Order: sequence, then C-alpha cells, then structure tokens
Amino acid sequence: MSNRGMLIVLSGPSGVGKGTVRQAMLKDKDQNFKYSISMTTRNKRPGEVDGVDYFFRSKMEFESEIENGGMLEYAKYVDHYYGTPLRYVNETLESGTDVFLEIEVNGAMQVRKKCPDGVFIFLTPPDLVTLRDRIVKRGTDDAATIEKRLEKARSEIKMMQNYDYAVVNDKVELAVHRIEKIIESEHLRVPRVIDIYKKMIGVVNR
Ligand SMILES: Nc1nc2c(ncn2[C@@H]2O[C@H](COP(=O)(O)OP(=O)(O)O)[C@@H](O)[C@H]2O)c(=O)[nH]1
Ligand SMILES: Nc1ncnc2c1ncn2[C@@H]1O[C@H](COP(=O)(O)OP(=O)(O)O)[C@@H](O)[C@H]1O
Repeated sequence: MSNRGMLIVLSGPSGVGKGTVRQAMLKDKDQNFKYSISMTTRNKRPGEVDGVDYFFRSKMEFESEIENGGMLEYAKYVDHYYGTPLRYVNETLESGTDVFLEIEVNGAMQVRKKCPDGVFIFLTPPDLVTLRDRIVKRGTDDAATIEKRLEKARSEIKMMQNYDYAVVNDKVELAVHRIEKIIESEHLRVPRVIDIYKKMIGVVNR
C-alpha cells in the first residue's frame, strides 16, 4: 500500500526447490509481484527459453553489463555468472509493484546492502538427504556438478542467519503458503504504511 513496491528476495541451496516454489507462486492469480528474470552465462538446459527462464549471455556480454553499471548484483556460482539486471527492478518498484528475486546468497547480501528494506527469505530443505535426492531426481547435473552443488549447499545454509525468514520446503504448496503469508504481513509493517496514514491524518486535520 505504500507507493513504492517491495523487494522480495528468495535464496536457498541448489535443488531445495526455489524454481518450483517460484513457479507455483507465479501461477497464483492473487499474487501481485513481478519476477525479475536473471542474466546468466551458464548453458541453457533443455526446455529453458532465453528471456523467460534467464537472459542467456556470453561472458563478454555479461562483463560489459557489469562495467556499464547495469546489474543490481551479480555473483559467480559453479563457474558461471548470475546477476539481476538493475533497470527492470528499479522501474517496477517505482511503479508501485513488488519485485521477486530468486538469487544465491552472495548476490542477496549485495542486495541487502543496497535495499535494506527488502524482505529476505531463505528456503531450506527438510534435511540434506532430501536435498541430494531432489538434485539427483531433477537429472540436470552430472555427478561432479552434484557434488559441487552439495558442497556449496552446506556453506549456503550457514548464511541463513543473514535472512529475515526461514521457510522449509517440505511440500511445495505449504512453502508457497508460508511465503505468501510473509509477504502479506510485511506489507502491513508500520514503516511501509506510515506515509499513507500521514496523508490520512493530514486530510482529517484540515
Ligand atoms: N546472485 C544471483 N544468483 C542467481 C541469479 N539467478 C539465479 N541465481 C542463483 O544461481 C544458482 C544456480 O542457478 P541455476 O543454474 O539455475 O541452478 P538451480 O537454481 O540450482 O536449478 C541458484 O542458487 C540461483 O538462485 C541472479 O540473478 N543473481
Ligand atoms: N517440496 C518438494 N517436494 C518434493 N520435490 C520437490 C519439492 N520442491 C521441489 N522438488 C523437486 O526437487 C527438484 C529441484 O527443484 P528446483 O525447483 O529445480 O530447485 P532449485 O531451483 O532450488 O535448484 C525438482 O525435481 C523438483 O521437482
């Protein structure tokens, strides 16, 4: 209800279900946020579409975006760049619409510094065995990459303490419900609505 949109950041270890949860949230007709499509230098997976899942770019193109100040944040993850184009986020927030980022922890911490009033949510697996099973089941990574991702998952889970909320992804619909409740509550925080009430008091006093 404040004029500016709210920035919602979702992180969590690889394979925890961030993409699945995000897609389920986007399908919900009652949601009001826009998803910010990231830019990456990693290869397209089967079924992925440029400009829908990611903006797939070369290393050179990505680095030139960084130099031109076009990224809100970026990080290297398992040998590739991933980052959030700045302009879409700014324009959408300015228009009063919430923006949803699904990014890894280093990028999220950059965003936290630039946008301290954002809402930072960490999606956790019920346990590490479940996490491994999900990565294997997804079938998008070879054995070496799975090991790298699991190793990284352990260090990522330690970063949970830098987030505002921890949401366990036991069942997709439950995780989605928890995140939607968080967003709803965050919109009611007094610092976000105070301007509206100041205006109201101004009208009443006249
Ligand atoms: N910092 C940052 N991380 C991102 C961005 N987009 C995606 N990621 C993260 O990069 C990691 C790898 O993504 P991806 O290769 O699609 O694999 P998956 O999410 O594990 O299936 C995940 O943790 C994503 O959340 C971004 O724009 N910035
Ligand atoms: N709550 C859940 N229960 C069971 N399987 C899940 C759940 N959430 C996601 N998955 C499955 O786990 C795998 C990894 O999910 P994905 O969304 O690709 O994770 P991430 O984007 O975090 O890397 C996929 O095969 C997905 O279908």
